[in-house]
Amino acid sequence: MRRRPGRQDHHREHQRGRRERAALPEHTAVLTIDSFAAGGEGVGRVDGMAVFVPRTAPGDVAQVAYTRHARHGRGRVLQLLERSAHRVDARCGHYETDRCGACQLQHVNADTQRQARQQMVQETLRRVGRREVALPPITSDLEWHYRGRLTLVLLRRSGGWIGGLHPHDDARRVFALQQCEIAHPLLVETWHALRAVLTDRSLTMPDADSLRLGLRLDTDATLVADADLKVTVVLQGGTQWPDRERWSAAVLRRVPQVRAVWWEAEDGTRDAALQEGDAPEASEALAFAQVNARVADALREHVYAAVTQFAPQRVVDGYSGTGLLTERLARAGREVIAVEADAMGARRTEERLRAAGEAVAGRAQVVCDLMERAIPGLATDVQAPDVVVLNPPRRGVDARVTAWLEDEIMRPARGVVYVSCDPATLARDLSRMPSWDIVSVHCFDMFPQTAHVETVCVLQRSQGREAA
Ligand SMILES: C[S@@+](CC[C@H](N)C(=O)[O-])C[C@H]1O[C@@H](n2cnc3c(N)ncnc32)[C@H](O)[C@@H]1O
Repeated sequence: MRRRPGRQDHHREHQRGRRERAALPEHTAVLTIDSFAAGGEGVGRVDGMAVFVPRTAPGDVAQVAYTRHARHGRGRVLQLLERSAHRVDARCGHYETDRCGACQLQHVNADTQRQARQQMVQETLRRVGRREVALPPITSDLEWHYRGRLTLVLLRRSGGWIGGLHPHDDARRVFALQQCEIAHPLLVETWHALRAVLTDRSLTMPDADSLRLGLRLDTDATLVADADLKVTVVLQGGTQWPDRERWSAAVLRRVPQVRAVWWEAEDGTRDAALQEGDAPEASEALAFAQVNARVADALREHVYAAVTQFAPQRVVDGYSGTGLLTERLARAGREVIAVEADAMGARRTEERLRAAGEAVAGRAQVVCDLMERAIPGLATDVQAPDVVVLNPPRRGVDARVTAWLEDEIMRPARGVVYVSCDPATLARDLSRMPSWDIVSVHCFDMFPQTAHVETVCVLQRSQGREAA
């Protein structure tokens, strides 16, 4: 039987790619940067070939070392000869000094960043999705300290553990994190306090050389200054951790804002190492949550309005997370099927429906499965959903989901609301949905300082198809 590729395989694959790239000869050229690529790199041209250069901006003139690949080049700045008018000094020391991979656009001003993110969506939809769209202004909020979640890599070293993030150009290296200007300050403060526990040699960690340390604010907290904000710690990795109770007790004792410590072992089992009485339920602490609570509020309003504009009786809420939209639609009298692969998310949805009362719960059904596997139960010859919401992770939706939306059985469906955090997979999925027309596309600035953007694309059944 074939083994499914795991994290280690991806890591090896990545390293092989790096070695191959490292083996390619470097050329030098003076480049004028004229645009941003989808990953946030500046793009210049050598003999017509696009060369992608991280940490540059349109208007920069730079001497660049680059390697040639099949149809493009990859470069690095040797010397900046002329500075783009869009440039600003990066606010975080790690951006320049450690080439931190978490942000890609700190070196350009906020307006340019917002425009760049919008253009990435527009350009990707044109090139990959073959769709022309006009975009209204992006919905924005805080530029800094907006993240309610911070995940660090921990590496075992002879003197203990170091924790931090990867440089953008070296996935093997981790630099020690001192500050993070996009994370909520309480998360960074928590990290500093946790370091003291990590250096305590009397407390052992899970049996792995590398772990992930997730810090997250209470799920539903908004990011207004709030003295009562609490943090949940989620340690991931390893197969055994005999010291977990002692370690967690030390964390709860020494870091007052931490309310719970969870351990997710390599096999996916999740175990409450220790938590205080009022800590969030497992389902709340561990299920998906948007990183930017304030923009997420605006996004949710937009999605709700987009769904209800079709006046649906039946809605499939695909990739439903903890079921916020499902609950709201059921409260408004719609019949909803929520489909969520993660058991914690599905459990949280059921809890919220139960709490909303019998009438609301009676209108909603929760399916804990992959969307692509749940399809046969979502529409029949006599009953199809009026609207389908798709809110998948970065990899987009499985081809079976777009095929289903094209299928005859789904002909009665009037609308699709696709919420995407990756324009490339959104565009690919739209290219597989020729019988759906775009009604609107709206961008939400969920991840300032980065090249990432959240997009809501509303689709209706194509007029041409109706007539056919
Ligand atoms: C971007 S989140 C969206 C969650 C929710 N709709 C929200 O707005 O908060 C994507 C969700 O899809 C779930 N998921 C990932 N792959 C899935 C699949 N193939 N089928 C169903 N759910 C999936 C994840 O567990 C996660 O909760």
